[in-house]
Amino acid sequence: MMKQPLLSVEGLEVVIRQKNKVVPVVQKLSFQIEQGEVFGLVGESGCGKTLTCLSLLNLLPAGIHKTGGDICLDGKAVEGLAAEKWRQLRGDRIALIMQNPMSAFDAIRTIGDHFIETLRAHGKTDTKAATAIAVEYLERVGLPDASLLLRQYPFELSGGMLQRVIIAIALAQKPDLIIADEPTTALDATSQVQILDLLAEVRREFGTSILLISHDLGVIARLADSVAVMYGGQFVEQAAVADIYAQPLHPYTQSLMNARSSIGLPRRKRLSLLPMAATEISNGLTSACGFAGRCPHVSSACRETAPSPVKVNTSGHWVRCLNAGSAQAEVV
Ligand SMILES: Nc1ncnc2c1ncn2[C@@H]1O[C@H](COP(=O)(O)OP(=O)(O)OP(=O)(O)O)[C@@H](O)[C@H]1O
Repeated sequence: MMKQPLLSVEGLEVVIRQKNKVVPVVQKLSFQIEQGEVFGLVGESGCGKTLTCLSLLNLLPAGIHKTGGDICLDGKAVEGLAAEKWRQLRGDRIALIMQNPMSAFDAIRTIGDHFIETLRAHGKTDTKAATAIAVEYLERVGLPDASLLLRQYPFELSGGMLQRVIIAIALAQKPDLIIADEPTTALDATSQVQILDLLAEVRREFGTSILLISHDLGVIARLADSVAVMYGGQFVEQAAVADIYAQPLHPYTQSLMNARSSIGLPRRKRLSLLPMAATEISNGLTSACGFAGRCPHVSSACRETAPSPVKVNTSGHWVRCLNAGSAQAEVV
């Protein structure tokens, strides 16, 4: 029997329902994450990364709905799970690490209160045993003097330390998949590198799969095996990280390559793009390419035809661009 991927997403669609219109914000996304794989999702602010993660966890805010697609964990559909089953799945199987670590904590409760309550909510154990587990995992993520730390309040810790605490809480539940949504964005440069190195260690030591979300291709390059580039609610290019570095084909991927941080590899020549128009996110459903308004290589065909994904190689590299070949020539 063929081995199932840990997570499989097929044709995911999410919309925002407003008074008299429906705005598609995630359009027909498909991807798979194998056990122990780090899958990167990269794209600029507002392209739909967070709503994609939240739909995987059945946590979409009011007014935002999943309207299509299948999500399977170990080959089993999660659609229609009862609320209690979703609660178990979140934490026990999939843990979420968000952008701003401070916002994950209640300011008037200690780190120990947060840690132990989470463990107990997932039926792990009594308070004494939960405390021992908390100390063990805080030490494993490199936080010294864990017993003292459990008595401290969130404001007494730096952003980098709080993000480590969140990772420790997640790991203590032994999830199969960690969704890390911009886990380093709110941190200083040194803490960013440390948290990425910690996630790499977590994958090595625990075999945990990671869905790593970032607006920065440099962050993705440091950790991920494969990457999907998202623009206006769609994937525009997908490949192994090494392939996308060797041959970035979509003009938007090329602009991300040039904008990446020093955490990744050296910059190349900068491509200038027009800013994203507010309406652009819904363009994917029109007959034009959603990127046409910003693309330095736009042709008349791009304004008439929405490009379909084109396979580039046999190891999963594909691109959604009518002019991918000429765009590449500009960058190299
Ligand atoms: N609660 C909400 N109500 C209305 N619109 C929303 C809500 N959350 C997100 N959106 C809109 O949906 C689109 C996708 O948002 P999403 O947060 O997924 O983007 P993102 O890529 O994660 O960006 P960022 O990196 O800034 O979080 C954006 O246009 C955003 O304005």
